[in-house]
Amino acid sequence: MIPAAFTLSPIEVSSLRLERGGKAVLTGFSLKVEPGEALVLLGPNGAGKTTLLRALGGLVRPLGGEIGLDPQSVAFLGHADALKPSETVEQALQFWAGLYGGDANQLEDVMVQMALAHLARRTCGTLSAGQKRRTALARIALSNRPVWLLDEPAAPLDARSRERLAALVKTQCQAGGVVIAATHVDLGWAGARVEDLRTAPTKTGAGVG
Ligand SMILES: Nc1ncnc2c1ncn2[C@@H]1O[C@H](COP(=O)(O)OP(=O)(O)OP(=O)(O)O)[C@@H](O)[C@H]1O
Repeated sequence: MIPAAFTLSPIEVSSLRLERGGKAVLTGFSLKVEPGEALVLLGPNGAGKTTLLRALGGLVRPLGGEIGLDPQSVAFLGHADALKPSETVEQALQFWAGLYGGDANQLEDVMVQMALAHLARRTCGTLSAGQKRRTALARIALSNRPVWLLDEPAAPLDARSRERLAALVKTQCQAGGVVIAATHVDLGWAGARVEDLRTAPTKTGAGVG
């Protein structure tokens, strides 16, 4: 299923300064992401990947610089899957589809794409880590938002599930959307651009460790 084409301007980040706990995480950091691009943020623990993603999503306030991205156009997936343990997979996704304006057909398509149909009546609290992640990713796919910000989206996923995620990302990019992911693992996203925060010329490196 290819979503309706998005109308998205390039995402432009310039001279960004981000701090956590009073310490600089990124300084003078700039980035441009074109519609249709997938961008993978690499870097060791503490490099600032999560902080950068959260700033892009409007969840962390920069201490300097500009982020040219409307938070309303963003679907954000953090480390946590944000699922209610007592809700079934179907109930959770019906809620999100309703919130984001998705219809029953889209819900069914996304459940098939993420291999969730057989889990529809299972409560989220009983799912394995990979099954929870697939459900959380289905929420993102239902968002109909042009920009996906994904923090470690594939950590608990097996090889087949990573292929399913890669297919979702490809569809999102083909529709003119953008996907930005922070990761430690090889996501296997053909054509994705890589930004290594260890080697970014303006990275402070102060927080790594
Ligand atoms: N709430 C906080 N208070 C103080 N320091 C913080 C806070 N959150 C993050 N940091 C620090 O900011 C730096 C960047 O953290 P961040 O979570 O962005 O790194 P990361 O690259 O995503 O790391 P990981 O790969 O471990 O998830 C780290 O040194 C971290 O300890």
